[in-house]
Amino acid sequence: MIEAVGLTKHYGKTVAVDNLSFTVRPGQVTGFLGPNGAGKSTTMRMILGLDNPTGGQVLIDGKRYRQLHRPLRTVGALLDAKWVHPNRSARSHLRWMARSNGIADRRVDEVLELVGLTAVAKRNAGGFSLGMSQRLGIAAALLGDPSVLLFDEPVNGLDPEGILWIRNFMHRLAAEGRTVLVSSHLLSEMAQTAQELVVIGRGKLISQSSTAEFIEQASENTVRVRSPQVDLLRAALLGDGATVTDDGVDGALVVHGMEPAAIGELAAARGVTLHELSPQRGSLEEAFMQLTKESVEYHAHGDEVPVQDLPV
Ligand SMILES: Nc1ncnc2c1ncn2[C@@H]1O[C@H](COP(=O)(O)OP(=O)(O)OP(=O)(O)O)[C@@H](O)[C@H]1O
Repeated sequence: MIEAVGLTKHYGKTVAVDNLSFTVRPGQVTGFLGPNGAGKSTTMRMILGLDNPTGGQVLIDGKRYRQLHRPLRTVGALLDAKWVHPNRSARSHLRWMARSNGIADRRVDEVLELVGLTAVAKRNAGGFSLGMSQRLGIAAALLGDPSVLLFDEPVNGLDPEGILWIRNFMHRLAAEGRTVLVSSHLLSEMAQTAQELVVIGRGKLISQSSTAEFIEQASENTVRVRSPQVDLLRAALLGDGATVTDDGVDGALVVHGMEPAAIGELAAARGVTLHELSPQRGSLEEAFMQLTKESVEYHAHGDEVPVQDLPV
């Protein structure tokens, strides 16, 4: 379990993390979601004791990282997969890590097997593909068989097969009862990976909820309707209190604030023919844009981050 309470980090005048409180529970994958520059990496570094908070604290199983007796046995992390000695083999890289942490060599072979790198264990890690480097980084994180795992943007740059492998592996780690926190700015990816979401923008907590709740609360469900008597239909909908906008594609209307059944009944009562009546379920992308709007607007006007760098 990870508990952040009032966690704050200033770099000079930059407030990277701002009074952030959240809880990451065992047994499920928790996504740590936010636009670029939202403060995800800074938060992860503070969880791991690599950066000192300006205020507040973050505890792992009730203790600060530095109070942990054998940190690698409690928490494992993948921050930067390319952090290996290029001329070391995968096995010797892991043995070096294991030995400096009082972990037996036999565990190295176990973790290589777990991540599917046994066949290439003797090859130089410097020549590994990104996908293989990520697996090696995960093997290193698992060396101490920790109950808490942190992954910072683990699927960045991976091909679909690599993404699927990481996603399934995370589910497996969570199913074993571990606490798994994975950061991403990829919303669609998190929708498929995480059961719980901690969403941040500008270093502040925007929401913590289940992924399903997040989508439900944040995105507005609308209904797309097409009719050969579009003006009649529009007038009827407006008269009944709905908000109506034009889809702009094929003369369809987008109706906000009215259920599909009510629209169908209203159309029937007014003798309006419908050619389409389709509910539009909000996507995670929309939900995310909706909830991080404030931080996106800030960046757009404040010129801190070019708009094209923001997630779409
Ligand atoms: N060492 C540092 N010195 C100064 N500013 C920093 C430092 N590290 C991070 N920042 C700033 O803190 C803010 C949060 O950065 P952070 O890297 O934590 O965000 P992030 O959500 O991980 O973004 P990304 O997905 O782009 O990595 C940014 O404005 C960043 O420029």
